[in-house]
Amino acid sequence: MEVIVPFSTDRPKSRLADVLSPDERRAFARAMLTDVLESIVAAGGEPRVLATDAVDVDRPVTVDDRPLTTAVNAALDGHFETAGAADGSVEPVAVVMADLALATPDAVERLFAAGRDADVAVAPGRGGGTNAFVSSHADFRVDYHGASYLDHRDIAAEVGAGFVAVDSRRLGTDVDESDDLAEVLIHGEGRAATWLREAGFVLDTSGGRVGAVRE
Ligand SMILES: Nc1nc2c(ncn2[C@@H]2O[C@H](COP(=O)(O)OP(=O)(O)OP(=O)(O)O)[C@@H](O)[C@H]2O)c(=O)[nH]1
Ligand SMILES: C[C@H](OP(=O)(O)O)C(=O)O
Repeated sequence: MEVIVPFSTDRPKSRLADVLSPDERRAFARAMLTDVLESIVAAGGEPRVLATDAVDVDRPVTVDDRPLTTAVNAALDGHFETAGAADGSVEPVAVVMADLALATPDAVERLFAAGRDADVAVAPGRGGGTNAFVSSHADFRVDYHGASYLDHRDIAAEVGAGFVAVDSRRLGTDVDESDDLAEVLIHGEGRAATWLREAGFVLDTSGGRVGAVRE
């Protein structure tokens, strides 16, 4: 399955500015991207990075500096122009965000499997975002930001696409804010978790909710 992985190269992870410098945010975002690409490949997907600028990865990259929604919809246009098979079936396509540091091959496989059962299968993020989806409906397009999970459910209904939510803690955890770093330290199995530890982050269990602090 083709899997589009949007990646912002210019000012990634600005909401982590309170704990990471710009260079560190770039390095951490890159580590998460590598983890996500590896999980997709291990799950049998064929990832293609959709980046705002050139990025050095060993997978195909499309550079599109337009806003996220515009760039992803252009990629969906391109996919569905060529996705039809002779028997009338349509090849599905997935979009998986590059900041899903807890993604594992199993979690991505479950997303792919849900996409075989419904026209559109969405893994929501906490707070109502859209962390990953699979679509085999040629008319489904995205509208990111805000509670985009709800918007995407409505868009699927408008175009007559069957919809299913994918209930996944691993795909539901996008790393946006400093509190999210604790999740990576606890559950992360890849480069992003290693990067955080090497940068001096440890769990902070002194308060009410476990957090991440830099030693
Ligand atoms: N191609 C592309 N990817 C984007 C763009 N903005 C964000 N992304 C990617 O989309 C995913 C979700 O991004 P967000 O968490 O909304 O934004 P972010 O830039 O990573 O972080 P913030 O600056 O803190 O909002 C991540 O994989 C980003 O790298 C964009 O304009 N174009
Ligand atoms: C891309 C966007 O991410 P968020 O801004 O919620 O992190 C969304 O999921 O709609």
